[in-house]
Amino acid sequence: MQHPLIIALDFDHRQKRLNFLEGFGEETLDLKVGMEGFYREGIPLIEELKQQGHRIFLDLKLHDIPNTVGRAMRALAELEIDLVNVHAAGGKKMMAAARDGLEAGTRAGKSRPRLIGVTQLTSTSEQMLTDELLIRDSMQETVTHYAKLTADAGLDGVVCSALEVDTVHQACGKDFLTVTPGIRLATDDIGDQHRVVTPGQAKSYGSWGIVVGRSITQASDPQAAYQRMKQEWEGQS
Ligand SMILES: O=C(O)c1cc(=O)[nH]c(=O)n1[C@@H]1O[C@H](COP(=O)(O)O)[C@@H](O)[C@H]1O
Repeated sequence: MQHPLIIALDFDHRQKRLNFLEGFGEETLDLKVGMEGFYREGIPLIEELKQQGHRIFLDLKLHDIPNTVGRAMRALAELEIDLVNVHAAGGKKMMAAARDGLEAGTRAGKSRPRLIGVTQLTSTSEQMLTDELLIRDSMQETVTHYAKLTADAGLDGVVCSALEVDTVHQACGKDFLTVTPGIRLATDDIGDQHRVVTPGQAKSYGSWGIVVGRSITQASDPQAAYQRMKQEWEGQS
């Protein structure tokens, strides 16, 4: 994966997922398999997508005690995915255990999947941070703090909104990966997301990669929606 536009393969039925991918023909894509897809179709889905040559972000957002997360990551490493994540809120020890588990599970001669930490979900607003989560710092400060923890634990980057990318890079370096969901074209419905930007804005803020789900998967013409997103994402480099 290199500056990917990652499509979130969130579908409530296998056949819908198959129809969607069929529309792309032989094109190999950067795809995100999240909880819905993985809980529905499991490991065979990963194997099928890999066999078709797609690059895979397995988004299961692990968050548990260090031992459990480390052992789970060891198992996930065997799937030879490209990118995987944990919740940074699990803390440094948990994140370090995740990385160690991934390393232990990576077969000799293969490269370890890249590991990133979710800082604050893009569906979380500044107000929710204060009123529900009782976090007194601003969104920028909180995301940057979690990003530093993630870097200290030896991970490769974070999931955040594009609005925090610049601060994260200042704190953790330019090479620290920033994967940013919450992407919409200016005319799209934002749904449950709060911290939302366009692909062009994400590019100009310096996001390493973007994740787009419903704006593509629920579009009346998904391939056209993908091309519009891609043009805006790649056009500004
Ligand atoms: O880790 C993620 O991928 C993720 C983190 C986050 O903070 N926000 C977020 O939306 N996501 C995922 O990114 C995708 C966004 O989907 P859409 O809102 O439909 O574009 C979903 O699959 C979410 O699970």
